[in-house]
Amino acid sequence: MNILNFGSVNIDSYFKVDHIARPGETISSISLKKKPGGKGLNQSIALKKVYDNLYHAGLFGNDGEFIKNLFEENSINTKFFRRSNSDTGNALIQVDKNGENSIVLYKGANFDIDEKFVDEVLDYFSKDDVLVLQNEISSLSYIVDKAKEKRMKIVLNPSPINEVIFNLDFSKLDLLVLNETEAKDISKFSNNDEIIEFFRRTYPDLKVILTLGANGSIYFDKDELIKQKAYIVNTVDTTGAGDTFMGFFVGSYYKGDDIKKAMDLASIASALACMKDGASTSIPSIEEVKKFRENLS
Ligand SMILES: Nc1ncnc2c1ncn2[C@@H]1O[C@H](COP(=O)(O)OP(=O)(O)OP(=O)(O)O)[C@@H](O)[C@H]1O
Repeated sequence: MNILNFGSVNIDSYFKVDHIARPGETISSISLKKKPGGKGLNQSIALKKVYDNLYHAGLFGNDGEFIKNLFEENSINTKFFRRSNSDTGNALIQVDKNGENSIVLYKGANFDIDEKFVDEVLDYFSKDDVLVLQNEISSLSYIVDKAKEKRMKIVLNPSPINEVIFNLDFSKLDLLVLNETEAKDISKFSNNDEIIEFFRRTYPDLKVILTLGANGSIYFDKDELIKQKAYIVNTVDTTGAGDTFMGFFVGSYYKGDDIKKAMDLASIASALACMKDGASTSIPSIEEVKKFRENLS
């Protein structure tokens, strides 16, 4: 069985500044760090820590060759990771001395994904392969429809929330992984019990994971409800916690681990990701996760 992550990649440029530039103002940056990013990329890096047969499909531009190299260094299959004519998706991030940030996002090559490319990619995969998606690429609903026709299992992290998500048919999904804000936006309820009730009533065949930051996470479907605590650690930067959780849970669950084990693994991995700066660079190895677990018992 293969996992295909059809997702975004970005070049994240972090400008460390005294204060965030005001309209008309030119300021100097204290430092500049360029890091590979994008939810698609982060989740592929996390997935690969637990699942072997992983393909990342998507598009990058002339400036993104190093991202392809990163996937290859991580033994992620890049058969469907191609160069397009646009620049790679870019995020220009100013971080001030208080840790506040402001971000300008250029979607770039992530939004060159068209139906022809989707057809070519999905033709390669078959029934029972797992498709992982976030909402940072074009043609999302076409991908969902086509994958469902092929009877692939579809997992969605509906981030960021926008009209594409509101118009998507969730009954075509096998698993939805979302945070509290996303769950509130989709269900229009603010209380977790009402949110759970909403999903159970509206999509009876859907499995859902609701992540609650430092309050842990909840798995539910129409019959079952499992609560998972978050592991308390010295938090440095929570960026990428959600992507790490998603990658570890999905990899572990579709490999055959039971839901409790997959949630525990994902919870440890995402806690460890909070202990380091950055997103893709803070994702722990499976050995680090196992060592943390052993030290608990
Ligand atoms: N401060 C924390 N300490 C320990 N674990 C955490 C912390 N924050 C998040 N986690 C773990 O990561 C999981 C996902 O976090 P969260 O619900 O904040 O997702 P998110 O909003 O998608 O994250 P992100 O910050 O990456 O956007 C949580 O369910 C929890 O297991």
